[in-house]
Amino acid sequence: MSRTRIKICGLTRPQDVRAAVEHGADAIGFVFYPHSPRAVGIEQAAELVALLPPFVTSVGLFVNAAEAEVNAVLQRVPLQLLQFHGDETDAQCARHGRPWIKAARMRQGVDLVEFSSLHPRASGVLVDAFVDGYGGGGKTFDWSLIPEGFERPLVLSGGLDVDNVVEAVRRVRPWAVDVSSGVESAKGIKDAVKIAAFIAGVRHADG
Ligand SMILES: O=C(O)c1ccccc1N[C@@H]1O[C@H](COP(=O)(O)O)[C@@H](O)[C@H]1O
Repeated sequence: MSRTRIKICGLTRPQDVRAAVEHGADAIGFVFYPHSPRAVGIEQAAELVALLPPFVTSVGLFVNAAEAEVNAVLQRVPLQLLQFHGDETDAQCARHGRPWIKAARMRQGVDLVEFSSLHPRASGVLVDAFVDGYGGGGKTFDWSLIPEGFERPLVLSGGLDVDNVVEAVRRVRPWAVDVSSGVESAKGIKDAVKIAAFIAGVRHADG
């Protein structure tokens, strides 16, 4: 079994980027959603992405952004992967010429296989809890809503933290996990000790 990839999302400060990289994160997420307390500006994001060494993926998170808005970010910030966390269609996600993952907001009644069929060109499907404000809510959802043997690369998110990530990885066996709130001391402010413990938890679950 391959090791579970780890994305840390919603970074706003250089020291948090350095801590995530040092402790072994595979991907770092930057939020370009103006309503998020973790939102970064274009110049700020460019400076943070410049801190990433090779083989740590820069991810840009968008929620129902206009095409021109995403393109303006991409002109200045070398993002390697896009994360669409709103109600974007497959065609809207595809228009930027970058690989992307598409978030499904999980609650009773959501059929992940059907959702996945609507997003055939996404590199993977991210599952998050349904919350007001689209995401970053620190809320878990019922993992049994994820069908057994789901065939796309699955990114598990939603309320993960050091206390539940071992069980989450063992039960769901996702391709990757994504965390924001669970490794923070305040919204947008990451805690290096929590990042280290979270990553150690994933590695422990990987065995
Ligand atoms: O982080 C945000 O502020 C955010 C805003 C809007 C949409 C998504 C957002 N973050 C993503 O939400 C999930 C779950 O985060 P959490 O760990 O429960 O806080 C995760 O994929 C973040 O990338």
